[in-house]
Amino acid sequence: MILITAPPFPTPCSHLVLLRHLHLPPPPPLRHESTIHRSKISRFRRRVSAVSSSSSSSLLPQPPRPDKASELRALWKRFWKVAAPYWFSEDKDQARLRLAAVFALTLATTGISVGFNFLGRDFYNALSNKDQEQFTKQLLYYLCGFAGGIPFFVLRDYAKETLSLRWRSWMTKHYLQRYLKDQTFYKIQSQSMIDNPDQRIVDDLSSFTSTALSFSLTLFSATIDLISFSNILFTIYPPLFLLLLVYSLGGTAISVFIGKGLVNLNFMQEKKEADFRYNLVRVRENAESIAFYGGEQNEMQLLLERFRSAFDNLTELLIASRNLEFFTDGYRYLIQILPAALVAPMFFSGKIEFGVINQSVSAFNHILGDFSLVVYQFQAISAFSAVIDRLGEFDDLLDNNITSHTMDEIELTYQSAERSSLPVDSNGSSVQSRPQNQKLLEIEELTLQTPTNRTTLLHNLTAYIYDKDHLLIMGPSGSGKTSLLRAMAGLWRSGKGRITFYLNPQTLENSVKTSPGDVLFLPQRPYMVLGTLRQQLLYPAWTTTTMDGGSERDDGMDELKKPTTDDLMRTLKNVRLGHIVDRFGGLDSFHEWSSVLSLGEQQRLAFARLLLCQPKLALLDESTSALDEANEAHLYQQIQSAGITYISIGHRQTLTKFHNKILHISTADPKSIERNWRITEDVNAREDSLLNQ
Ligand SMILES: Nc1ncnc2c1ncn2[C@@H]1O[C@H](COP(=O)(O)OP(=O)(O)OP(=O)(O)O)[C@@H](O)[C@H]1O
Repeated sequence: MILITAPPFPTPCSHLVLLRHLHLPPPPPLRHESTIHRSKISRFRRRVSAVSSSSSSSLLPQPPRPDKASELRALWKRFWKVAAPYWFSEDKDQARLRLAAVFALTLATTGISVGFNFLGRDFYNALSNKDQEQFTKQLLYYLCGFAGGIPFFVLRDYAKETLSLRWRSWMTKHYLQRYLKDQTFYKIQSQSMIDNPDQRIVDDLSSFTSTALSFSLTLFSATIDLISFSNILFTIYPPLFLLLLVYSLGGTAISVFIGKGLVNLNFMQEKKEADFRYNLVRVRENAESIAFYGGEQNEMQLLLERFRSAFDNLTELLIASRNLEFFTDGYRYLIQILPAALVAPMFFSGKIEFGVINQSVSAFNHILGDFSLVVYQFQAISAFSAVIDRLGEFDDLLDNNITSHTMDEIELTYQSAERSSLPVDSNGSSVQSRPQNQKLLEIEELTLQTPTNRTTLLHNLTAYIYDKDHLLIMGPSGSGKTSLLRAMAGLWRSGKGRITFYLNPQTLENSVKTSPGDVLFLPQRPYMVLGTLRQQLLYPAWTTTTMDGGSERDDGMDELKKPTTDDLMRTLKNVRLGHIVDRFGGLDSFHEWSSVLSLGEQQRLAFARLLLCQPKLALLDESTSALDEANEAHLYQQIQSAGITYISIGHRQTLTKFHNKILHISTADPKSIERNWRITEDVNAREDSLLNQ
């Protein structure tokens, strides 16, 4: 006679379903899941305490340390804040329907498990009674049960995974939209507000959606399971049920106690591995500079240092996990023999049949698994709470429209061009009214400071830019020229004063600050997107086809006619880059453009973007610094004849001939509140008149 009891060690995943339906004592529920996700999930194991330690460098004010209950309440609130929006979004009907289907399938699978529990009892009864006819019948029932039942398990998992994917995809878009809105990505990065936002969007979101669904289902099925099997076990032998209750409550308390250190270790692991990966990405991005410097040894040192730090933490983590597993494995297997031992006397005295022993073992293990969720899932639960914290923190940041937390702020406004008063006096030096020209930009009493340490760079600047006013900003390195452009772009707000752009009314209607059609900034370092040559040229004004067939812009640029291939070719020729089309295999060829084009070529490409966008106002930050004078002159002539008004930053004297105003900035004296700037007007007219004398 064979009595099948619990396997002494965890059963391989592929057999789990079968074992569970065979009413054999299963290995702990979701054990396979925690094993599979362990490496993945362990990267996310952090908790509030760890978050507060990591965000100590953050500029956000730190709240007082909460007690355990309020910590749990805060965690629940964060979970709800992160999880809820999807279920009330435009996809809510599909989402809820699919969720209901997943729960229904889960219910069905629990029902099937209970059915197998009874089938098992009759099967072993027939075996012990040597009743061949009954045995054959039960065997047949079993086979039919498998054939009918297993699809429910497979479909439940499939439905759960697809729902999780759908949820993740919605959340990814939701987070990306807010991350890229209002230069939030820049503020997060430049003010070191939180660590690794990219990882939160990729890994934490994925983990959140799949774990949230898994946990809800686990809780749901554990509750149903508990109700179904408690009844069975209680009917067989009530003391067994009570013993089980005491055992599992004690086990939960002990595992929480042993495992508490794991949470912080997991949190740090995630951070250290992200730092290591980030360092590797930097090596890839700066490959040429590192190779020129011959900095391999240095890089190797830095990389190994970061890896060692992750390695050391992982070693501690493994030790802590090992200690917890000593307990959880012991907890899991110590009790396996108990139900059979307690029920067997009733069998010997003939009170119960042989199949009932097996049934009690099965019911016992089901209930043990349900009551021991915290013990079995301790690592995953702590990981999940860390994911909730990380996403909650990120979500709050994205919702709260990040500011620099200062009382003083530069006021940046966008007004309709129709409302710009025409002749306005004075820019701090002599100014002439230009009733014939449209005002594009107004800077009034601007005092500009650096965001972190609030060093004043500019005192009290007032200037007006009209259509066809070309302003050159000059000054020593570090005096604040680029910072002035940052303030105009809204990237820096520390200081006081006002900056007003007068835009196309259409842009304002579309409630975006500036669109490339109005104002285009060319940064100091040319930026090449990952894509084809065509995509480089169309950036940032137009999107070319994306994976879902293209996306719509909300800044009115779709209304602007998208350049044709001929337009692109002509523009490339205008910036003297016509030859690169053939050299790199056409407009639709894909290359690492920042590596294959020289810096000067990249700057010319940036001018090509400018010519295609035709903004009213262009802000050029040393945009021709890598070009020879002939090419520089050519590019300025091109944008001048395209009717673009521009503000440039530059050091070269040769630039003055393309501008009619110069703003000279000198390095600010921290002890003085005197102006550290002056504007010279009509420089070329004056030079011409000097030449003519
Ligand atoms: N994120 C930042 N936080 C604090 N200070 C900053 C930050 N970025 C730049 N600075 C400081 O602000 C000052 C002005 O920098 P900015 O880039 O405007 O100089 P610049 O005049 O354009 O110089 P260059 O001609 O060398 O490009 C510098 O002293 C710089 O160190």
